Amino acid sequence: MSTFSEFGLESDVLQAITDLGYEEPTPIQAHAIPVALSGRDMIGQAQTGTGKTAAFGIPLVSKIAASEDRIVTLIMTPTRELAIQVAEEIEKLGRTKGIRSLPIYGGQDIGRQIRGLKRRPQIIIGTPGRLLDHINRKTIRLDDVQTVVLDEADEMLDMGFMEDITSILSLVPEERQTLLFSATMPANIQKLAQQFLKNPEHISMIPKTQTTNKNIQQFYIEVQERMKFDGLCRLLDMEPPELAIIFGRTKRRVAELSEALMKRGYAADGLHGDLSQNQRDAVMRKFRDGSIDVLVATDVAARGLDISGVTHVINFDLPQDPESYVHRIGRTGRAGKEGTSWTFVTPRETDHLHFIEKITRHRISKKPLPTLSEAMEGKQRVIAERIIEAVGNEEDTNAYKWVAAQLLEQYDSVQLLAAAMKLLTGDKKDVAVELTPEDPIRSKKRKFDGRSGGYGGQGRGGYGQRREGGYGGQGRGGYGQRREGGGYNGERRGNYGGGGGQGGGYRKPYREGGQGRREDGGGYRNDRREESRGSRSEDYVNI
Ligand SMILES: Nc1ncnc2c1ncn2[C@@H]1O[C@H](COP(=O)(O)OP(=O)(O)OP(=O)(O)O)[C@@H](O)[C@H]1O
Ligand SMILES: [Mg+2]
Repeated sequence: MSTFSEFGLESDVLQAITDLGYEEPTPIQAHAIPVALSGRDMIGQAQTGTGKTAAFGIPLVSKIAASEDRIVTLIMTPTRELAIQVAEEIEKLGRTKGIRSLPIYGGQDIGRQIRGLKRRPQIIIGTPGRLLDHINRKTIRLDDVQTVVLDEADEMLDMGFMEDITSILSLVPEERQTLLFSATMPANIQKLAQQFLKNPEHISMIPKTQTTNKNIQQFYIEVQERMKFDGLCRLLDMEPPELAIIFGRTKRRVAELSEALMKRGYAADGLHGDLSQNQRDAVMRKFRDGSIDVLVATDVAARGLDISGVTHVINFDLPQDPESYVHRIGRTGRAGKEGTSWTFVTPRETDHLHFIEKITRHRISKKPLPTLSEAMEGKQRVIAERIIEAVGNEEDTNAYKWVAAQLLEQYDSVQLLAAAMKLLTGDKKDVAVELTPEDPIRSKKRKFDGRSGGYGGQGRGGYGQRREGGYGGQGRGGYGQRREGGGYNGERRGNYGGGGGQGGGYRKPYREGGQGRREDGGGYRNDRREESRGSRSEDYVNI
């Protein structure tokens, strides 16, 4: 499928796609759209930043009649920011056709959402906790829902939403279509799919050789915990990002790190679950409009967020899970653009890094910590570029010329320019900052079982096409289709692979039972189940 018109979409929807600037479908869109239009249940798996949102968004808006005045589609996402973003894309796809959609998420004034519901949206995009609040208040009824989408379902389970999702789905008629999308497919997703999807078509665009997006150059730096902050500043100076997302392990870490970066003169701010929703919205707005260029975040920003211009992702702290690594670095290198990721690894964490490499099937190149002089050169280069750019703008500089001429009569020209550059760099490297050290990630011994689908599986065809009992292992080259079974590991056997049969792969001990909250050293120590019901949200985990 090389054009959107071949899907037989209505002209309104085609117009919306053109307005979005999409010229041709991405591989996951090419394969998922016809299946979703056919009404079948589906698991859609494709690398980060390859257009999964429109892969479900286009069929959703196509299937709804503009005259419909009931909630017929429900999309669930793990975080508020993602609910907002998905709602924006759905709104753009449905606008020309007159489809009404509404985001429903925690932290926003519920009265405002109730007013929004009075406009009778056909599509609701929400986080599970707030959705349940509305259901309990009877401001949302799910009796007429025909299609449910679970975006980043594994993350919702990791955050402890299994019970909420189960309650919500039990209120949706059995006769429905359920679509599940993610870039990674850990074991608990397979379990969830078994429970809630009926005979799903599994469309996987994950190549056998690499689960991370190929547009991302991946590096790591071995660094002592106490050197991380200076290392980070050197990195930002050496290779100034257009926009960068820096991931820290815990809310406290993110708060301290963003504060420290601001003190040192970087245009940074932090995003984590302890901020009010207004603060979170403000930070996201500043990052999207470029008034800050460094976003420091917990894993609350790891999933799904699509911000164009993110050139760098930096893992200030190594993530606990390989999935988290894949999703975090996937905030760059999106929609065909290039990106770079840097990961800091303390000496005691190198085993865990190699584990991540093994699972993601990609070697992460080691680089030395940038030296002070490399950092200085980078900084000077940027300042020089800014000055040269300003030189090109004669009109802007005219007002300064008279003083410049005076100064040049009194001082050496090189000395003058060097002093001006020094001032422009806003160098604050002597400002003291304090960061509480984090414990190293402990590499976990994973348990493996052959039943759960995890990372194992039978995939052979790389990008090729494979159907159960059908074209096994034939496809090579090009983006093909891979269905049924198999996580994203191709034929892995031995250490991490499943011992034959469907699936296999590792199962994380701390996720046993499929609904465990994160509760180990990875910084997810809060016990959200202890908290009162009513305003459940991602705030209950430490992100
Ligand atoms: N057909 C297309 N042509 C060009 N750009 C597209 C197309 N489809 C989607 N995009 C753009 O690609 C970017 C990534 O899309 P999206 O956020 O849906 O990715 P994703 O696969 O859901 O990623 P993640 O796994 O991180 O959630 C967005 O900016 C989107 O506008
Ligand atoms: Mg997505």
